[in-house]
Amino acid sequence: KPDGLPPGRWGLPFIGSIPFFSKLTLYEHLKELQKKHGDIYTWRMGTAVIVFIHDYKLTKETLNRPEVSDRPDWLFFTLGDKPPLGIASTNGELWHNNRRFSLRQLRDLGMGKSKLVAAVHKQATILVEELKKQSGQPAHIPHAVNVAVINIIWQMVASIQFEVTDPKMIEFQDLMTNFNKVTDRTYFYDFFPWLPQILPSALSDRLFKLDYVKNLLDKLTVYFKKVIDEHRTTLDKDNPRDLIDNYLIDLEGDETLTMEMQCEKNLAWIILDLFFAGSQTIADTLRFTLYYLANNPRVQSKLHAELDEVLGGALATLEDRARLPYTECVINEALRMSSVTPIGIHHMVNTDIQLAGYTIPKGTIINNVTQSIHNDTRYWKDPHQFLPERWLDDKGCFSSKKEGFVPFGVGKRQCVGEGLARMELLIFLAAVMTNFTITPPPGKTIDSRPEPTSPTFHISRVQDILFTTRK
Ligand code: HEM
Repeated sequence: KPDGLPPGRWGLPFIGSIPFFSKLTLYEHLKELQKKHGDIYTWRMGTAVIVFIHDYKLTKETLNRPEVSDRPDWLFFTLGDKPPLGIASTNGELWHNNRRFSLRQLRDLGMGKSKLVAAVHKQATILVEELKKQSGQPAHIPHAVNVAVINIIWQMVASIQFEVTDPKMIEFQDLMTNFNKVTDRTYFYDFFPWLPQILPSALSDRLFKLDYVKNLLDKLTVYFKKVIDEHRTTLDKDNPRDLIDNYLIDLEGDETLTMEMQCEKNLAWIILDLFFAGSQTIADTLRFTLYYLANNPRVQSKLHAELDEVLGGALATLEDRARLPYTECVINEALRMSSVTPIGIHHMVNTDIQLAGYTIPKGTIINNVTQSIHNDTRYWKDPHQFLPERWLDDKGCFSSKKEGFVPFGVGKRQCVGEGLARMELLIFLAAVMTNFTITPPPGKTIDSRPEPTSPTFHISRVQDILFTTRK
């Protein structure tokens, strides 16, 4: 192990330290390592040298540094497509330009903009109607939740919204779900990049599902290409409708764009990133929130009272936010408790750096352990309790304190969709809770812990829950 690295688990050459037969979850391993080594330590997995950070202040300091803002060239990000395109997997100028473009689109077409608010209202109404169909009967939270959040991205990207039962939506959703199922496999490839070179290719394909991933990626790219082509034929430069129109206009007007930006595939990847990063995250946060509420009738009553008084049965708008402090508290508390990205998203150090008294070499992976920060008793009293009141200040106003709270990350790679996510969470949650009381099915409890099968992304468990229409 290089001398300057923090202490930790190093293991064997090429294999590193992988606890194949351990019963502990990834998080339990990380907590054990924190106990032994403190808030920063090293864990080599395969050939990947990863430095984990548990401390909020150190996370903030680290992720704000430009030398720590790169992504590794991992299959997890690129899905085997070279060169990396889009926002989440690129580095350097291309990342900078794509990120700036998407931030501008989210500002101009996203949060608070009338077309998008209308879309969120429409999807919230459809969601409530779908939930009414299962009112009084224990059932899973319906896939209409995913349709609602996917439709918001479609609206912003291409001015489209699909019906819940539209075969095109079902096909699209299947593609996204299948992707999510195989992404954990990519870690094997990223940790053991030498394995494919020594294994027979048939075995390697089966193990890593490379063909499967490539096939899914091709299907999605073709899907987006069709929508982009349709936009090109109906483009009115003076009246851009959405993100695709704006990109096509930028393409024509700006000769300084890099080669990668000029390629349509880059646009397809930007769209893909927005769907990947901005649909499952919101759908799962909303599911977790409903589970926490089902287990907390006290919180639910307070939420009902506020929504009834302020909205009187209407849909929420962003202007209502200031008058819905308790609803905002519930959302923040759910973001804290669920920590949907429990170890953040991997960063890579792009040059040797000094950090917390250690020398971290170029190529080291950095992960901030969000789940640990969100349960850190230095910042949170009784962190395991769902207590929305902790977000109220002395005057009873909502105060979104930043210390110890990083659901959207911090620094150079901070989530570009926080504003949109918060708007959707507010409107969807208010609409559902205005119309329903939520409880566990009689004699049952709701398990609000994440699925154990997905350690690096918290997914809510599929289980029955009871929605009862409010009078
Ligand atoms: C509850 C919902 C969401 C959560 C918890 C969440 C969380 C995160 C986190 C933790 C990161 C990584 C930060 C880092 O690398 O350090 C991230 C990145 C990102 N998010 Fe979100 N996100 C959410 C919703 C959205 C939405 C709605 C969109 C867009 C429509 C979006 C788009 C992105 C993109 C494009 C990135 C990559 C940024 C980059 O690499 O520069 N996210 N998000």
